[in-house]
Amino acid sequence: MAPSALPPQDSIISNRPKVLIPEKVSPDGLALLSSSFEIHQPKNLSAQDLLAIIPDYDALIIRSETKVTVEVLAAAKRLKVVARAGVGVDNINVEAATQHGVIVVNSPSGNIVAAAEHTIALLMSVARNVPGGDRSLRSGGWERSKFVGTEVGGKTLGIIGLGKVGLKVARMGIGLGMKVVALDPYASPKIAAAASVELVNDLQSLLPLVDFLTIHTPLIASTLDLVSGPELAQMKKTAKVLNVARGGVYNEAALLDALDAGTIAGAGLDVFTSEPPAPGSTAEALCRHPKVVATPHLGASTVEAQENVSIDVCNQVLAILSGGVPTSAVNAPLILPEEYRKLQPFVGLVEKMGSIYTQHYSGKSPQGAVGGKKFDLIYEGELASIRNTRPLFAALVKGITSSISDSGGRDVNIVNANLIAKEKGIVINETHTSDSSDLVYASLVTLRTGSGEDEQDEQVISGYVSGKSIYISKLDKFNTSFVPEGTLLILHNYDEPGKIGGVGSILGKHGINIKFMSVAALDSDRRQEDKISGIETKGNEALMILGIEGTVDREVESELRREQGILDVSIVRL
Ligand SMILES: NC(=O)C1=CN([C@@H]2O[C@H](COP(=O)(O)OP(=O)(O)OC[C@H]3O[C@@H](n4cnc5c(N)ncnc54)[C@H](O)[C@@H]3O)[C@@H](O)[C@H]2O)C=CC1
Ligand SMILES: O=C(O)C(=O)COP(=O)(O)O
Repeated sequence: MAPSALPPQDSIISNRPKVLIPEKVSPDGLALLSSSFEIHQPKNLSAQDLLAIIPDYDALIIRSETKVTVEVLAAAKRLKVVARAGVGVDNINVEAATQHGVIVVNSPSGNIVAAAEHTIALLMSVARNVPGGDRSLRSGGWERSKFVGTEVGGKTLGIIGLGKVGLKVARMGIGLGMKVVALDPYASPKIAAAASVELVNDLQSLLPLVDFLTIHTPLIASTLDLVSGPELAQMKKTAKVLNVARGGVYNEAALLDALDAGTIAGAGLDVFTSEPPAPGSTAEALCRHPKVVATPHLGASTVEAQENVSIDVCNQVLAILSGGVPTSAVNAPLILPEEYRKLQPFVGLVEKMGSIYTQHYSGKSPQGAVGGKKFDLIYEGELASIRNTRPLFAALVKGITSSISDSGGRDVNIVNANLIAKEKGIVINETHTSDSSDLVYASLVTLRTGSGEDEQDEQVISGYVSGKSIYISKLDKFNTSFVPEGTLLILHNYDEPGKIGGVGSILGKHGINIKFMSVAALDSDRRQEDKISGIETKGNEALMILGIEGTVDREVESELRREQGILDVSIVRL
């Protein structure tokens, strides 16, 4: 391993999560990470070096040069996120990442203006021979007739892939006075029409029309060699092609042949099948071809784009390593920003509910055991209208497992939550209840376990969000309202005089400070039902929930249990 690729020695002793950044990423985003995490930016990291050091890292931030292979992902021991500071994720084995529970995020929009502008730069360069003229002049020439170009105004620009970059290129093309025709089976005809773009249905309808052709699809199995020999043969001899997408969407060998044979007039290429082009490769021959203007994958290389993508992905790395939800996960269902804003406070609530569940009920077997348990997670009110509640599902798995796993639940994320739940035999059934007629809160979340037939077996925790705070509104059969944070002492007792004083003096004796206290009464429906079914309640039961500072050890706990009228004691650390 080259000495420059070694991580700093101090990293071996530090416990802060580690972020590996083997490529050049703008410092704007990195500033967001440096206070909480250890950042290593080795230069010239080879594939071997990466394999050797990846087990040490929690996050990997890359651009297009680093290949995140099956082997890299298998070697990673604590990796939670691979962040692509850009759009294309074709250098990441996303499927393997999902299997290992690693979130892949990207920056879907941070560099699209840069990529579109670079496409136009190549368009004008190939149309007006700018690079050739410049080279000739530098070597003493003044060859005006050799570099006569063509105008783009009035010409037809063909676009394959009318996504974010493609649409920007289309608008710029229209601005240059071009007619724009596009092929994209998934594009919105309305958006295309609004941008004055004519949509066609197949390559045969597109290729013979165009004077310039540009591709803006991702590189996936169906777009590899999308334009090869037979397709190039359908184009005008005077046509020129552009590629700011990925090497491989045009078949390089077919393109080289067409340029040599004069059946295609020129090409503007930013991307290649091997980068940098391997010596003796077709990619290298294309770069050196007199009819080609080539740039070394500069599409996203602007100051602005690099700032954007860096801030975008570093924010997501920060969120993931802090147990939050990313905004652009590639291997997780898309969460719309509007939905994300609505869900965010509930993520914290549901996680706390899961954690309370495990700590409050554990030990009260068989109901308390977590493994093999079936949970109902019920969303009522406004929350019920959000269909994609996967972050809440993940938050529950995380909360339930946080107090019973080495990792404290930090390894649970929206990508692997399902897998972890399955491993632990936890079944979570999410229900969206539209009937919210008797709801006092805008949204209510309820976690319920138990048979449903025998209410004595049932365990219920409900919560809601008000402003920026989260509250638990029901615990078991008791109505309450407390903020779930810090250390909570939960006492189940008979609601008799003197209980609070007795508990207070035990805690005081052991130097335990009470920060807040909430008394939860038996919910009135339940009291009525108990009466009807003749359940002996020996007077009213209640829950005392105390927010405390100090350590409740076994001695304090058993003293509390011995206190008259105390039925149960649990300590919940949140
Ligand atoms: N050279 C560079 O530095 C940069 C390159 N890129 C490349 O550009 C690509 C496109 O980026 P965006 O526009 O942001 O992605 P996007 O996902 O917004 O758009 C891709 C479009 O391609 C369409 N498409 C997929 N398969 C197709 C097919 N077989 N035929 C026709 N259309 C098809 C999709 O429907 C979609 O509209 C990226 O995947 C990346 O590889 C992006 C940024 C910078
Ligand atoms: O965002 C993309 O897809 C790009 O191709 C940009 O690549 P880069 O980050 O400049 O290596």
